[in-house]
Order: sequence, then C-alpha cells, then structure tokens
Amino acid sequence: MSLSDIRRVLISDSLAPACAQILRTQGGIEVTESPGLTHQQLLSQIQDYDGLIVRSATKVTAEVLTAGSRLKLVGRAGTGVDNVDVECATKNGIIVMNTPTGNSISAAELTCGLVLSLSRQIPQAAESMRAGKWDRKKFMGSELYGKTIGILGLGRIGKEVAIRMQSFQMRTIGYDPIIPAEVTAQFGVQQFPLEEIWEQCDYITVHTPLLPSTTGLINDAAFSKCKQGVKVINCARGGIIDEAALLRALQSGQCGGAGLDVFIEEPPRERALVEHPLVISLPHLGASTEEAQNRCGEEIAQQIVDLVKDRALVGAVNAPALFKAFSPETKPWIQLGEAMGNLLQTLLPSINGNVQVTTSGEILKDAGSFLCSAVTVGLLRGNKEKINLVNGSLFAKSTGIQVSSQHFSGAGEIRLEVSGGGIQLVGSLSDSIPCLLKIGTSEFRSPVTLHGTLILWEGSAPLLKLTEVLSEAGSQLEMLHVSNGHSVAGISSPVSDLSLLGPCIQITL
Ligand SMILES: NC(=O)c1ccc[n+]([C@@H]2O[C@H](COP(=O)([O-])OP(=O)(O)OC[C@H]3O[C@@H](n4cnc5c(N)ncnc54)[C@H](O)[C@@H]3O)[C@@H](O)[C@H]2O)c1
Ligand SMILES: O=C(O)[C@H](O)COP(=O)(O)O
Repeated sequence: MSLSDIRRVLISDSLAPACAQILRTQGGIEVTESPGLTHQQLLSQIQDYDGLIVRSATKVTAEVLTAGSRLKLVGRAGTGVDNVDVECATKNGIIVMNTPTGNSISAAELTCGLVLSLSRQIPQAAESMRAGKWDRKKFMGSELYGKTIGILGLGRIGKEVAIRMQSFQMRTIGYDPIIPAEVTAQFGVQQFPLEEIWEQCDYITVHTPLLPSTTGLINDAAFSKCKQGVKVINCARGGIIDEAALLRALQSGQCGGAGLDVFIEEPPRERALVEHPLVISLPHLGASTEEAQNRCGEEIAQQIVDLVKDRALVGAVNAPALFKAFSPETKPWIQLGEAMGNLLQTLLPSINGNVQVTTSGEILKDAGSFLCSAVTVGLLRGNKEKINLVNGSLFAKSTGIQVSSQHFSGAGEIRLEVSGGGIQLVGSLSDSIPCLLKIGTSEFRSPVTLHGTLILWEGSAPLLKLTEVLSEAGSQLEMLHVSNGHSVAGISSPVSDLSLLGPCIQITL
C-alpha cells in the first residue's frame, strides 16, 4: 500500500473552494465536499476515502480512523491537531498533516482586537447603544500606552501579537520554555520565569498548545499573584486558562476582564463566563478570515498534491521516517533498509528477538532511527496489513522485535548491515541504487541490485537448469551474481515452481 496513492478525498468541514479545486486540477483527485457531516455519517462514509480534510469541528476519533480502512492521510487545514487522535492515526499508519502558519496572522490580529476591546469595553458599549442607551460614565476605559502585556507562548502567534502591541507602546514581556531569550529579545520581548511574570502584567495572553503542562496555566494560584484587575485573553485553546478559576477571579474583582475565543467545550454549554459582563466571548473565530482560510485551504491541498506526485512530504506531524523517504539524499537508503529487512524476513523461518542495524560512513551518522523504521517495514511486510514508515517502529515493539542501531564513523565504506537470527546482510548504494554486498560470509563479486524479482540459493549457479526452468515458466534471466557461498539471479517475472532448482527462495522487492 503506497501512502502516495490518494485518489478520493473527503472534506468534512467548511473550507475555501480553492482547496478542492487544487486537489482536482493539480492532483487528479476525486473530492467530495460535505461540510457539517454528523459523526455517524462520517463513520459510515469514511471507508470510501484515502484522505480526509478537516478544520477543528470534525472530531477524527479512533473510531473514525479505524472505520477508514483505506485512509492514508488526515489533513488539518489549520494549526491545532487536538481534534485528531494522532496516536491512533500513527498506529494505523495514517499520516496527519497540518498547515501551522496559514492562520497565525489572523489569530494574532484577533488577539490584538480583544486587547483593545477589553481596554475600552468596545463590544459592551456598542451593545448598550443598540439598546438605546447613551452611557458615557459606565464605559470609562484605560490606555494601553505604557502598560505591560505578558505573552505566554512565544511561537508563531505570540511573536506576531508582541510586534503589533508594541505599536501601542505597550511593554511586551513573556515566557516560553523552548524559544531562547535572545531570540525573543530580537522581536522586543523580554523573558522572565513564569513566577516573575504574574505581578508585572496588566494584560496576559496565552499562545501555547493545550498540553498537560499548559492545562490550567492560568489558575487560582496564578490569579492570586497577578495585579488586581488584570485582563486575560485566550485565543489559543480552551482550558489553558482554568475556566472555573477565571470565573472566581472575575467575581472577586481580581480579574478585570477576559477575551475568550476558545472554550473547553465548544460551543460552551456552561454559560456563566459567556454571560459575564466583563467577558468578551467569540465563537472560535481566530482563523475565520478569508485570507487565513484561503491560505490554509491552498496549503493543505498543495501538500497533498506534492505527496501524490511523490515530490515532497510537507507538514506531517507524525511521520519523521517517511519524511526522509522524500529527500533525494536519504530516499535510496530508506529503499535499501526496506529491501534488506524484506530479505532478512525471507531468509529466516520466523522473526523475533533482536535485529541490529549498523551504519558506517559519515553521511549515515544520524541515519539510525529512520533506517531502523525502514528495516522494520521490510521485516514485517506481508505479516502486517498496514505497515509503513509511519507506524514501522510502533509495530516492531508490539510484535516483539527489537530493532536497534549503532554507528561506526571513520573514513571506511558507507554501508548498512542488518543482522538477526544468526544472519548478517551487508548492503550499500551503487550510483544511488540499493545493492546487496554480502550474506554472512558470502561476498558477491559485484553488487547485487535489490530490485524486482530475485531468486537466491546456496552454492554455485546451476545455469542450464535455471534457464530451462525460467523459460518453461515464461520468465527470463536478467542478471546473475555469484559469491563464495550464495548465488542470486534477477528474473523478469515470478516463477510458481522452483522445486526443480533445489532449495532456493524467491523474493519480490
Ligand atoms: N483561535 C484560533 O482560531 C487559533 C488559530 C490558530 C492557532 N490557534 C492556537 O494557538 C496556539 C498557538 O499557536 P502557534 O501557531 O503560535 O503555535 P507555536 O507552536 O508556533 O507556538 C506555541 C509556543 O508555545 C510554547 N509553549 C509550550 N509550552 C509552554 C508553556 N508551558 N508555557 C509557555 N509557552 C509554552 C512553545 O514552546 C511554542 O513556542 C495553539 O494552541 C493553536 O492551536 C488558535
Ligand atoms: O488551530 C487552529 O488552526 C485554529 O483553532 C483554527 O481552527 P478552525 O480552522 O476550526 O477555525
């Protein structure tokens, strides 16, 4: 099963029309657009599709992924993949890809809009005008000029928020455990430990993913350390600000207002926050601009077309080994690893225990992990229906095979060794073509191209017998390699009866 073989795609959320158009015209893909499918409808239809494209509304659960028996890809036209069970997708060998930059500016602009709205209660004032009032006293605001905004999460969106709020001459400080302080200093954000952030801020905005470590990042304890009247904004994910703690802080006056685009439950059935007069709430609109939707729709479609055309793998969040299979430098090594794993599987009566992958040569210094995945895919091909470079290493663990790698540097040959069950195979590339050099102590006089259908036997070549059997079976000898122990023949098509040749095996790579 090739992961690039994507013929039918279902779009189950509302996306820009450009997405389907690019898939159809550039990828030759059949596209069904069904925004607003119910979970039950999705479950009953997904089996007909190779790809599914969603925004945040469709919940791509384990049930959906399992029902999608031919599903190879879930595309998220947007940033967060928390509506996709990525772990289950990986187990099922399904690529999950997103378009993380397409809506960053829109989300940042909305965040800034909420900061401004909170400073002057703009939506509340507009609402009171609509109600026929002229209430100038009630809506006394405060300037942003000279105030401090704390930005938690200084990735794509956090950075854009900082740059924009600096134009109001706000002081921008923040915290991010990954982005170095020197990097954020370049866009004007001074970092502090979280403990020192709270007391400095007039506004705090969160721009992290929802992780166990960010759930309840702003909680009762944090609010208690903040300035009285601090205003908070969440345009990231519901739950990063503890909703119950926020309500308590609003009721006590510790929090002076909140701008919320996202909620733990969407739409929120619990209405206390939404109805609070100091809360400005929105129905998850961060990415809802024409520009962001066009970008995300076009990007996800282009990424899928690139995959279908075998050009590149862009935006995949769960397939590091597969990513290597698209790079011209590493692609042939991946092919070699798979072919050697497949050969080892054919030579061994059963595979369990340890398989050792040994690389040598400077260019393979960091290749251990993706070559282990490639060897595993070859080892398990035929035994596992959906084995591929997305789930190779996961499957090995569950099958009781331990594939580990070691590397020898130095100026010697660049080669790959795969050993298991007492058999050692040595391979390398010849003009970028995967080749076998040795089986145990049998060293081939010239490299054996690992491609097409091969037959392999111990001993020298019974050439006459071989050509006779092949011609009777309608096949032809294409190459013959001999060594001090084994012989390998490349043939034009598989042969059903090899018994006339004595003990030998046939392998199709
Ligand atoms: N409201 C919307 O419609 C909308 C639109 C786009 C993105 N988002 C959400 O916005 C969030 C940010 O998106 P992004 O593209 O900027 O992501 P990003 O990956 O570029 O940045 C996230 C940053 O958070 C940091 N981080 C992780 N744990 C942290 C912690 N404990 N404390 C502080 N920082 C931490 C990371 O190091 C990273 O730099 C995501 O949750 C995304 O899903 C929402
Ligand atoms: O993570 C995202 O990209 C945002 O939350 C946007 O979600 P949406 O595409 O459903 O608007």
